[in-house]
Amino acid sequence: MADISPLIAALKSALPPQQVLTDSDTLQASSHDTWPLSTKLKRLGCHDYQADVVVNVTGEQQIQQVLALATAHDTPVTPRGLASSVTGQPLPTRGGIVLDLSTMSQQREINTTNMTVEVSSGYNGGKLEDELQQMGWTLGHSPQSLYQSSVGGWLSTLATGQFSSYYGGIEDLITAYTVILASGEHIRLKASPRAAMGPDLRQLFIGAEGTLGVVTSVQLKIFPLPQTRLFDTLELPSVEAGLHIMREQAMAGLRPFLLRLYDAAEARHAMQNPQQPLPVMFIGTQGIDGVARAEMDALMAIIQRHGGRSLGCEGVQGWMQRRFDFSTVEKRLDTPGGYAETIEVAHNWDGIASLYHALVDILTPLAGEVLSHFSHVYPQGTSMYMILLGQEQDDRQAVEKLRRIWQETMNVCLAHNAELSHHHGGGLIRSPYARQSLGSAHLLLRRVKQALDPNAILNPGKLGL
Ligand SMILES: Cc1cc2nc3c(=O)[nH]c(=O)nc-3n(C[C@H](O)[C@H](O)[C@H](O)COP(=O)(O)OP(=O)(O)OC[C@H]3O[C@@H](n4cnc5c(N)ncnc54)[C@H](O)[C@@H]3O)c2cc1C
Repeated sequence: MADISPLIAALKSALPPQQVLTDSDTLQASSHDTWPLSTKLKRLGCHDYQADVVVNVTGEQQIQQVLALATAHDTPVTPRGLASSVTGQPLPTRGGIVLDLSTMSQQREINTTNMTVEVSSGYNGGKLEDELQQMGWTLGHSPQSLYQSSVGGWLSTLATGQFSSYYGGIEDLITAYTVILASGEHIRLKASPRAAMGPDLRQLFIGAEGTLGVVTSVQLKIFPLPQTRLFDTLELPSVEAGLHIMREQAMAGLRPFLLRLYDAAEARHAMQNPQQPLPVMFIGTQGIDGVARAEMDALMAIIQRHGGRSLGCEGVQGWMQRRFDFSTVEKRLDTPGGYAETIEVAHNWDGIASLYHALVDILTPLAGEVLSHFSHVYPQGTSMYMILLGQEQDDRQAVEKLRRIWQETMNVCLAHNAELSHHHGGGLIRSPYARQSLGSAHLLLRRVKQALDPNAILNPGKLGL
């Protein structure tokens, strides 16, 4: 890459110099997110994708200034929220500028009549949810990383939350947002409450991983806190029985806010009971008291038809308390030679059971433990989330094992015509598979990229771009 110092000098004269960081700790940190493989590489002292400069921006005008300078100096810009990505999405593959959006000034505007809240994109999701709950409202969006991810990150990664069967994914929850293009142009996308003027352009940047523009503010739906929540924990004869239950409750038009099916291996963790012999399902219904009760009764009838047996509320309520906890993975990654990975995919009802068995078969020789759950349900199918835990002799071997796990998983999904990602996105690890995954639609993505970012400065090396 060309000499970066003129760009850094230009950035320092355009912005307060303390917002333009080039110290080695900051640059090394920019080479990592929360991707387990990247965490292992950090332990090995490998910081392969370092920025040349990290810029902490506070507002839209500064973002426009940075983009103008980056274009003039033909330098990549990688937007970064709170770096909770678990696939390497915010890593600057070609160096250049990392645009840190977590330093954006924290604007918040609530409209309880229209039931929306608008915040700056760097707003911490957990902080926002806590503030709303104090006022009797909720976002309904509750990813496991709620307290470590930003609203702009949610939009940019097509995130989804633990209660998606009731509220939907982030694509269902965004009503409007503002984005700045590589050219510096300022665009507002909205539909209030719905609009039919041309294609739904709001979808364009949702899941774009910062490759098409920089999101500066997001308007989200808000919901009154539910009057009643009911829970139960069920033991099931098999994973297949659980999948039938998930499909049949969707067919019946039920909307439990919680529906999580664990295979027996993960049920032992979810129940904190090493002796748990069979798969387990956590269920929850909510809303006006009578509706929540009626839905629970209807759901239980389906479950009983498939041989489900209630274990009481303790299991699911324990999970509700621990649902943001990531320590099993973190501890394993922090052990020399230890490795852990989380991989989420999706498939239709007619393919999900065989995908599950194929993945467990191929991954079992590669990890000490292969844990699986199904936790986002749709009328046409479900997500499948695997947690792999293992131990090698040293971190270098652990990195090799993690690469192998990814490769095998993606190949099995391709062979089964499954979706390669359900919500963690492409990032660095899935970028090589983006063309196969999107098929002919990848051409459309390339055309859009060419139109919106003709110099290809935004987050290069992601989504196969
Ligand atoms: C413990 C744990 C649990 C998780 N659980 C879930 C879960 O339940 N559901 C889920 O969906 N995900 C989950 N994730 C993944 C991650 O939290 C989400 O992808 C989240 O949306 C990322 O937000 P972030 O602010 O950390 O973004 P970052 O990781 O900083 O960035 C992610 C991508 O978005 C781009 N980006 C970020 N902000 C902007 C912006 N303002 N404009 C343009 N591009 C931007 C970046 O360039 C990058 O490509 C989990 C992660 C962890 C570590």
